[in-house]
Amino acid sequence: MGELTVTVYCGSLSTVPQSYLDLATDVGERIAGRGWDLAWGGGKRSMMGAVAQAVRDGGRRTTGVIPRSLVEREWADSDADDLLVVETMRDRKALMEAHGDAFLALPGGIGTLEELFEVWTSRTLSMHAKPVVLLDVDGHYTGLVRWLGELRDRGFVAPAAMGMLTIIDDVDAALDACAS
Ligand SMILES: CC(C)=CCNc1ncnc2c1ncn2[C@@H]1O[C@H](COP(=O)(O)O)[C@@H](O)[C@H]1O
Repeated sequence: MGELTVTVYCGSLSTVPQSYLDLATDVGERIAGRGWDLAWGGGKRSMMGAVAQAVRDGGRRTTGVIPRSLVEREWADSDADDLLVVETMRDRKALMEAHGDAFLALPGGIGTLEELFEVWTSRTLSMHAKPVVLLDVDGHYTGLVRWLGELRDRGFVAPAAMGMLTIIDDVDAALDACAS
């Protein structure tokens, strides 16, 4: 397996349970352990900070992309190897997409969902061919995944589109999917 940059989307709020911070650290350690690099939203708070810190502690590179307006609110991570400060949210998403060879969503909230859906829908429209992986631990996404299945059964989501989102509950298997 060669070197990869994984773009990670995950929760940014300080209110998430500790076990999710630990999960983010675990993911970061394993990304670095594979000799891979990280692109992320550039924040130091919560899971976002935890995953980036773990990748750096493992000796690999972190590239953060953050809009100027969120530099304070999300505690822009001055330890990032590259901190790209952009003007708009759309610039942020575009750069996070451009920097990643694969996209991995950990448990998160509405921002995570927004970013996941953008990279997934753009994959279904053949705008890129990179893996899109959802790490669904602890049943975080059970309701969403069930509903998406219903939408597929009712003809609103193409089976092929469902096939372009890899849903996995194990960290190492999720990283394997990022490399495939
Ligand atoms: C104007 C525009 C295109 C908005 C689209 N909306 C978004 N696009 C990209 N990242 C987002 C958006 N909304 C929230 N986020 C980011 O997603 C991250 C995770 O948020 P959350 O904790 O899952 O909640 C946070 O860094 C948050 O700033």
